[in-house]
Amino acid sequence: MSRPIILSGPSGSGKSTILKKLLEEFPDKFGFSVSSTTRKPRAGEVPGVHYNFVTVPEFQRMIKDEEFVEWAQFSGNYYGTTLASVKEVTESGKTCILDIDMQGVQAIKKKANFNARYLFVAPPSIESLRERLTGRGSETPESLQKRLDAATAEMAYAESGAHDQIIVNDVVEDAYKQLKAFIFSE
Ligand SMILES: Nc1ncnc2c1ncn2[C@@H]1O[C@H](COP(=O)(O)OP(=O)(O)OP(=O)(O)O)[C@@H](O)[C@H]1O
Repeated sequence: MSRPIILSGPSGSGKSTILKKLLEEFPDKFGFSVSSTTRKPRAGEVPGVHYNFVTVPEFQRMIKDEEFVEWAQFSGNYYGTTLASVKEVTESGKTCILDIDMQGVQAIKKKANFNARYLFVAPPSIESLRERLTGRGSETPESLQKRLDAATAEMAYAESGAHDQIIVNDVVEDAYKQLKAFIFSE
């Protein structure tokens, strides 16, 4: 079984954008671990594809029953990865890719038996991150500021050397090439 790949990086750094390209180019090789969340679906998001959308009581029950590899609270919502969602991908013979935030990375690193590879996607700058998040049209002024504050902490964590590789997503095609180089280097 190939090692799961943990993709992290500030919200808006472009993780979904490059991951989408990878899954489109290699649909048989990689699978996305579908996260569970209590946040409301955004327009166009499909339950079970982009996220498993669950209620707060249901999420809390799953925590209690130890169904999560990692979970975190962010911007007032719960986000988590179930062991079942990782197993579903690996048992189908694919390399599992997880898209999780800093708290999730830190939680998974504490699990001795979860042998993963860590990749961080950084924006060229906090200013460009602000522009992308604004351009995506998904944020209120408050949630934008929360995400930018979280981004600063995530960048500092990445600079401490917590990941196997950092990709700066300036030009998407270049970032995607770097992603492939990392992923196929093993
Ligand atoms: N290299 C790039 N240059 C310009 N815009 C980009 C680039 N990469 C991504 N974007 C745009 O930036 C926005 C944020 O990207 P995306 O949604 O992929 O981020 P994310 O890291 O997956 O965020 P989240 O963690 O919130 O899901 C999107 O509107 C996307 O089209």
